[in-house]
Amino acid sequence: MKILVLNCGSSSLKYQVFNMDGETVLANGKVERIGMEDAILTHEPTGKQKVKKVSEIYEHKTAIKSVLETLIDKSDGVLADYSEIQAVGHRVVHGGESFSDSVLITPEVEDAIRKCIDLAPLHNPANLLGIDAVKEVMPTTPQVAVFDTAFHQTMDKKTFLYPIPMEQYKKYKIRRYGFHGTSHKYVAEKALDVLNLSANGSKIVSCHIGNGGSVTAIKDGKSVDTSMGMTPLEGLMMGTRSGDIDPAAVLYIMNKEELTLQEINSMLNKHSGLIGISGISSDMREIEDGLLANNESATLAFNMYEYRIRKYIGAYAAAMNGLDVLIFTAGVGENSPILRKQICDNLSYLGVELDNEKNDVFAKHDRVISSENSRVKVLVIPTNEELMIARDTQNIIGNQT
Ligand SMILES: Nc1ncnc2c1ncn2[C@@H]1O[C@H](COP(=O)(O)OP(=O)(O)O)[C@@H](O)[C@H]1O
Ligand SMILES: CC(=O)OP(=O)(O)O
Ligand SMILES: [Mg+2]
Repeated sequence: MKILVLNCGSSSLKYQVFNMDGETVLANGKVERIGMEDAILTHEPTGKQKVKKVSEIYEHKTAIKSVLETLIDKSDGVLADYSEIQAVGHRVVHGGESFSDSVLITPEVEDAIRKCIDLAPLHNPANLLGIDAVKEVMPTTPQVAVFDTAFHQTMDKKTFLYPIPMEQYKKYKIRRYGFHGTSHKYVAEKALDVLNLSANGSKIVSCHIGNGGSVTAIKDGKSVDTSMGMTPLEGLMMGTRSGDIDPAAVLYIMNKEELTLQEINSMLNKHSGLIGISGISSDMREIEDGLLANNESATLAFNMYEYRIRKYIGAYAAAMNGLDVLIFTAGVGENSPILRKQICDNLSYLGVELDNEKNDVFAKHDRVISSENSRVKVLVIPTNEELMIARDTQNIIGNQT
């Protein structure tokens, strides 16, 4: 069975075509820096030359269209035509309380995803565009939604409720949901595998640090707390998102600047975080260039970003009364030795000790980067949300037929 997986992140579109007989990858690729004038499409057909195209891609719709065209391209494509694809799996970021598991996409499911747009304004619209674009070119191919929120359904009530009047939860399901669940689950399972540990009794903190970022506490293989909340805005400072902020500051700014709901939402989701503080970029690569050149605002942005990740790791060691394994993943987590070093060097009290040589290696495979003596094992695990989505898609389609 051939499955296409589309993973729309806030600044990127990632895709993979799998042959599920043996879980081999026929092609994988990504469009990065969506919304900027030099978006990059990288397409890697297995066994053929890697292709890189730079063009203006301001929104996800254009990105999805160029990916679908590339897949059937005469020279770079991996499909004779779309009929070879038997199912399409989508990452869907917010499922609200309607979905705690992956589902076959029906018009009702699409409506439910649409209802969650307010809760994930940078993501759910892109996920729906992906579903629509596929419908246009493969109208009869079944599609499956795999939710970022699902893995965090194991959080208990004391963790997922906000300390506000209970009616708000009862009336509107105002609660913490958590995101990047597919990734946190994948890297935690991989790390246990690499270390040859069983999930039972393990205390893991995984740091998914991409354009959006979240930290999760995973005890006995289950998510017990995570830094994102009702929406992907809570928690860490991110590329363009503020993360944690006193709600009174939000009210104050709205009042002083006479901002509408849409304007304040846009400020916190799109103009804050790294770009808001540095004024330079939301892309960590450019922030690091600034840091190395002693640029003051880039250095401040980097230090705030790092500090907020470190605070969550400490909090989650407290939440689990211990820490055995610390994982870094996603665009920044996998590729920024300088950030990992600053975090780990300041966690020595927890028993974290980095092997600096191992930390400096750039590689695309799972690896331990802590020293022999480190009590806490530190790993870099490249995430593979697409493989998890393909497996769920195969299961659901398999159960239908
Ligand atoms: N070599 C690198 N060094 C530092 N940061 C990097 C590097 N490569 C990619 N990144 C960061 O990864 C981010 C994208 O992460 P990713 O997980 O793909 O994001 P998302 O899925 O949220 O769109 C980019 O914004 C960039 O800051
Ligand atoms: C939920 C979320 O923030 O996703 P991403 O990091 O892919 O933008
Ligand atoms: Mg992502």
